[in-house]
Amino acid sequence: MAPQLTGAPGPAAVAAVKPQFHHYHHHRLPPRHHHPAPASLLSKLAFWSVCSLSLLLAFLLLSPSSAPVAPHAAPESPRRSLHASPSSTASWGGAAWEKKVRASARVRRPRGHSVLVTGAAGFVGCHAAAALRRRGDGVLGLDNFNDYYDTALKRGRATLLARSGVYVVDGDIGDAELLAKLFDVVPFTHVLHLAAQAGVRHALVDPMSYVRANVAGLVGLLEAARSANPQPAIVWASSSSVYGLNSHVPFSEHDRTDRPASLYAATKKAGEEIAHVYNHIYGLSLTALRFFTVYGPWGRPDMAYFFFTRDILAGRPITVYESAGGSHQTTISRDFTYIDDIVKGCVAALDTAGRSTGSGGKKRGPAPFRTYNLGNTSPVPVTQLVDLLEKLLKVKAVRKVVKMPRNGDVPYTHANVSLAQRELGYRPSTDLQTGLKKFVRWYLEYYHPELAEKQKQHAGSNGKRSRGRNGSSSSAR
Ligand SMILES: O=C(O)[C@H]1O[C@H](OP(=O)(O)OP(=O)(O)OC[C@H]2O[C@@H](n3ccc(=O)[nH]c3=O)[C@H](O)[C@@H]2O)[C@H](O)[C@@H](O)[C@H]1O
Repeated sequence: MAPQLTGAPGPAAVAAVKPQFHHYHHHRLPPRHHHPAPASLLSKLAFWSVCSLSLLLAFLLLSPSSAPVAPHAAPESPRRSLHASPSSTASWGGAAWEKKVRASARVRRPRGHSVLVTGAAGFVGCHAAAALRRRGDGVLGLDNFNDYYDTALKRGRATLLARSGVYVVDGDIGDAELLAKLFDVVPFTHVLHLAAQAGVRHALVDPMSYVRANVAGLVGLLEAARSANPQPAIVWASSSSVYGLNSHVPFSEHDRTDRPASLYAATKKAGEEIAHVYNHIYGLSLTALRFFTVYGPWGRPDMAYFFFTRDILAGRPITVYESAGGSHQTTISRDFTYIDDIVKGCVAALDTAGRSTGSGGKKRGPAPFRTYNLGNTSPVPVTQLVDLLEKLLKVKAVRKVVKMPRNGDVPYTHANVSLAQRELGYRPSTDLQTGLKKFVRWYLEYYHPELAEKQKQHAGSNGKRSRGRNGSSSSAR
C-alpha cells in the first residue's frame, strides 16, 4: 500500500523539488488611531512603554513554559522552544493559507472522510496520510518538525505529501489557537492523531518532552476536538509498550497495562486513560491503536533496525542486547510490524469508528471507545534481525553483545490481534525478511544511491547468469 513513498528519491532530489511554502503571520494588530499629542504626554508614554517592554522581556526570559530545555541541548545552550525545530518557520493564518488548508482537506470520493493527520511528517503519519489521499479522502497534515531526529527526513516526507496534494501545516498540537482555527476552517470528520514523542530509551534523556507531547499535547488535541462542531472521531497511536512487565503472551487487550517499564509507556498509558475521560464526559469517539515496533521505508532513525543498518554499513560496532536473566524469556525479541500493515490498520480503524455524539462541548449519548493491538503476531529475536540485515546489506556486523540495561526496554513483545482481525479486518501480511528487504532498498536509494545502483547491477547480472543456467532465458535462443 505505502510503496508509493517507498521508491522515493533521496535527500538531494527531494531538496531540489522542495516547494515554496508561504508563511503568513497570524498576529493581527488592532488598527492604530493617530491623534496629535502634547510633548509631556509623549514622554510619559515613552517612559511607560520602556517599563512595559522591560517587564515583558524579563517575563519571557524567566517563564518556565516559554523556555524548556531543548533535546540534546547542553544546559548552557540558548533557550528555544522544544516543540518546534530550530529551522521551524511555524506561522499560519490569512486567506491564502486557509484556501490551502481547505483544498488539502477537500474530500474527493463519495462518503469519503476529511481527516486531520497530526504528526503527518512522521514515519507512520506520512504513510497513512498518503494512503488516505490516494483513495480520495481529504487530508490535512499537522507537524511541528521538531529536531528529535533529522528534520531533513521529515521535510522530505512532507515534500512527498505536498506532491500528492497533502498540505502539512507547520504547527504544534500544543497551540490551542491554531487547533481551534483548523477545526473552524474545516469540519473534519476524523482525526488520526499520530503526533507524539516516540522512543523508549530517549525518555531517560528528556523526560519532560514525553509529558509535553504525549500528555499535554493529547489533552490539547482532545480539548479542541470536543469543542469542534461537528466533533470528529479520533483514532490515535498508543503503543505495545503499555504492556510493560506483563508476562502473559501473546499480549491481549485484556492483559494488565498498569506496570509500564518506561516513562514513554507511562505517558501512552496515561493517554489511554485521558482518552476515556473525553469519551465519557464529551461523547468523543476514541480508538487507541497499540502499535508493535513499526518499521519500513522512511522509518525513524532512532529505532534499532534503522541505526543498525547505518552502523553496519559504516563498519561501526552495534550494541545488541541480550536478556539480563531472571525473566522466563532468554532472547530479546520484538513483534516487528511492517508499515503497510499498520497503515491498513489505521485506515480500517478510521472507517469503522462510530461518530462522536457531542455537540457544543456537551455529550449527547454514548460514543465508541475502542482499543486494538496492531502487531505482526510473530516475534523475531533481535539477533535474527541483525542476521537478516547482514544478508541484505552484504556486510558483516560488528556485534557488541551486552546485557540489556535498565533503560525502559522490555525483553519481549508479541501481539494477539484477534480483536483487530474481528472488528477491523486487520490481517498483517508482511514478514520481517520481506519488509526489511523493502526498507534496505529504500535506505540505500535514499542515503547511498551509488551503492543501490551497484546492488541492482549485481542482482541483474546474477539473474542473467541463473536464467542462462536454466536455459529459460530468451537471450539463450
Ligand atoms: O512498539 C512500540 O510501542 C515501540 O516500538 C519501538 O520501540 P522498540 O520496540 O523498543 O524498538 P527499538 O527501539 O527499535 O528496539 C528494538 C529492539 O532492539 C533492541 N536494541 C535497541 C537498541 C540497541 O542499541 N540495541 C538493541 O539490541 C531493543 O532492546 C529492542 O528489543 C519504538 O521505538 C517506540 O517508539 C514504540 O513505538
